[in-house]
Amino acid sequence: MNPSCPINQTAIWAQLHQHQRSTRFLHMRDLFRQQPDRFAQMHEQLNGLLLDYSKNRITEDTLTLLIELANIADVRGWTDKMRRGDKINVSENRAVLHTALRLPPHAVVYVDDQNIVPDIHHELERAYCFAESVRNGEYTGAHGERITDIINIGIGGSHLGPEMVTLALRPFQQTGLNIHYVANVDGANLMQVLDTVNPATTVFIIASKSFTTPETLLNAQTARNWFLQQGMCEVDISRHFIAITSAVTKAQAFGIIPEHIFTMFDWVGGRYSVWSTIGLSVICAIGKENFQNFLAGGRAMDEHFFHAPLRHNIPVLLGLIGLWYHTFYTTTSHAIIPYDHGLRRLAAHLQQLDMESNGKQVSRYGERLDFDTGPIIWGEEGVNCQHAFFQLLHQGPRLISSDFIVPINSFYHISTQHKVLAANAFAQTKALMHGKTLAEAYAELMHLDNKSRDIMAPQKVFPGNQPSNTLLLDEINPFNLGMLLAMYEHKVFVQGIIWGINSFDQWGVEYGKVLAKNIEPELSTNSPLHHDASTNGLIDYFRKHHHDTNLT
Ligand SMILES: O=P(O)(O)OC[C@H]1O[C@](O)(CO)[C@@H](O)[C@@H]1O
Repeated sequence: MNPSCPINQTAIWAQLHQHQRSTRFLHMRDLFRQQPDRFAQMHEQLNGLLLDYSKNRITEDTLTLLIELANIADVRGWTDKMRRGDKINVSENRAVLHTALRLPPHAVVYVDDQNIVPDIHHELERAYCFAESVRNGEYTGAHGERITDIINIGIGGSHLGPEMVTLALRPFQQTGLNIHYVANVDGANLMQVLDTVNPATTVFIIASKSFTTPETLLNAQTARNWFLQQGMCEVDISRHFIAITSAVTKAQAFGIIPEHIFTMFDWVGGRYSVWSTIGLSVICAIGKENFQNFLAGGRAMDEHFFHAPLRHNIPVLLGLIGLWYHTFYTTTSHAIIPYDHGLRRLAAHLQQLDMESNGKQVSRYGERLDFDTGPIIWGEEGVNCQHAFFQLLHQGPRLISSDFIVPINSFYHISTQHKVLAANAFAQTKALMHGKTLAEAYAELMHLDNKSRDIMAPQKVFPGNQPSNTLLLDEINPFNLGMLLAMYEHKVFVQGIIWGINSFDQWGVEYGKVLAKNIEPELSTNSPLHHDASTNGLIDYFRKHHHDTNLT
């Protein structure tokens, strides 16, 4: 698309609106009845991953129109631009090359006339060496003791991806090495972790691409002070503090020695950075070979995304089906429901990935978008969430789409429990799709008198027609997790391209940071306040009721 022809002024856009109006009363129950091979027609498989997208309010015509939309928006062309290193993050004049992080060493990608692949592998090898020496006990603390704890201090992309992957791959984690994550500037987060560790056997990883994020720097400084208060010396800091950043001089100014600074690159966005040295805490947890399998899984999904026809392309299908609801049905949210305890932070990671990328209403050309874009991403692990918010999915008034993620096998050999878990996932998607009609509800209440049935039956009706995708994974292992995460990255990319958004900047977050920086000194003074009445009132109340206490 060029700026003179926004996507919502194309003929295909109007056709999709028309199609939505003419199909919106179709019930999936009937679609399945009319099309017995619907699952066969509407699922895709890649290595150990299966996507069933048949439980959606779509027909083959819907898919044809959506794929035409993807072609008109030039999803293929933009994908090529991304992977070859064009500066598609226009507002920051940056290339977007998380896919390069997953390339083999002999690959070639140029940014500003320089092949970046050797640098990627150089830094990864440094990270592997460091992690290996911690894991095998060669790298000790300043007093010669084996490292038992790694504390990753970082926020946003420097936290969510690594934490989620570490939790998901817990069965692959080295025993005796505990990995902790501290993100919040709420001191409780750091102090509760520090309470559990011994400074002489702890390594702090300060993970910050910019090395300017106040929350991270403040936590790092507090950790440093605590470290010294515990009887460790200034000279010990070099052994216990590591940095991952693209601002090397800032990390050095903090006191981190060059050998302990791992570089990350300007062309990787925070929310796409778990594949880079930002994943150092993950590498420490699961080791080089497993991390390489994770990268290989991401790479396998990249290859599929780059080459599979759009009609059979998993991230493209997910992107288009999501867009069908968010833009043409104007739904506002999408739930992520992994039936896997290890994936309990997946929704949080995808929240940042999706909402920081596509939570925008202005196009990459600066035009106000006249249609609904990025959804609210939320979710919780199954089956716990069945006992929390599923009531609203089943009988609430809103159309809410969701992704169910179900591993076929558990690392833990308790098949009986795993079958209960899987049965719940399949039952929920069936119930959400099929629902229960008034006639079915009446039939179930034959034991009641007529008056009671009239009261009860409507309450037992499930409208159904609630869409879901189901993703089955053979098991949650590094390779499959890599595929899953890369799949979501490309899904978000496809949607952003069609909506005409720059998915790679985050000016909204930057604005909040600036305001916080201005307000923070006002909390410690009695200077006159010049905000709105509410903000003034809140600051004033805080000033009067806050007790100033600091670690000495
Ligand atoms: O790694 P940094 O530079 O500390 O940034 C942390 C996070 O802050 C953001 O800029 C905004 O939340 C994210 O995109 C980023 O992942």
